[in-house]
Amino acid sequence: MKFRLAQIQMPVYKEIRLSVEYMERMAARAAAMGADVIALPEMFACPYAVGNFPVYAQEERGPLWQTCRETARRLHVYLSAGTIPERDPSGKIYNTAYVFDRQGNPIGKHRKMHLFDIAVEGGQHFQESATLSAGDQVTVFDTEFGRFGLCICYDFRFPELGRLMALEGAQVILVPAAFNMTTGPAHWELMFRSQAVNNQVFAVGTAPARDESGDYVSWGHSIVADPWGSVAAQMDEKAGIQVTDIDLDKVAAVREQLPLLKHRRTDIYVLKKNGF
Ligand SMILES: NC(=O)CCC(=O)C(=O)O
Repeated sequence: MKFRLAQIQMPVYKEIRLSVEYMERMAARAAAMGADVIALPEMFACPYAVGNFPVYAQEERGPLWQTCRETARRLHVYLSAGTIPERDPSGKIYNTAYVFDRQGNPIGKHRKMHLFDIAVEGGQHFQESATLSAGDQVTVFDTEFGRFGLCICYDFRFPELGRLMALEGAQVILVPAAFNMTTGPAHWELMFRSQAVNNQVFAVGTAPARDESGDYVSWGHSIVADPWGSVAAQMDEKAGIQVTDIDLDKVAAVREQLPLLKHRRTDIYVLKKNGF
């Protein structure tokens, strides 16, 4: 089974309308290039800053959600609509990824589970938990091509989550993301390749384009790592569309030849209370 993926590495504007117009223009271009699945970055219509999340937050089924759903339906594509700051009825705000099918039906929703709270000496500081709440669900969803997993940026650093999605049957893991100029050069490619090779999946990271004038500077480098752990495609830091043809038969082939998932020793992966 094959499909064509288009990743839109896009600028994020202060005005939601400008981000939305850009996204719609690029999505139409990607669809004209034959894309079956279009992926957007984390916070594609909200400059990534803790103070912005409450200001840009919208309820599920709000205007941005509707625009994404309509874009998927109009272009007859699957749309992984990056992430949106989601205000839930209790007033909490989540960093939430939505996926729509070719008819515009919502088929996937993931609330970021691991909040990005880091302080690297001389480098990036960030505290998502200042304004966001954490989700607690592992997310997979089905398409005409097979089962996909979905998580958000920092979530993908946790091997347990990638493994759970693979065990739930994911062959592709979509990761709307926004690494930065400290951790991007150090860990971005390494993380995607290691998750791809350990779980024998296609790992797809889609990031905003770099804007040096922003508070948080995105590393860019939207990437596809294949089940062998090779980089199938990777962008630089500039805005653009990356198109990759994905052959899911490669997942089964690698898993058969190198049966890592079958060879797990789940009988011994338990820490003994007073053990060594
Ligand atoms: N938006 C994020 O979760 C950023 C994650 C990140 O940069 C990392 O190093 O992890």
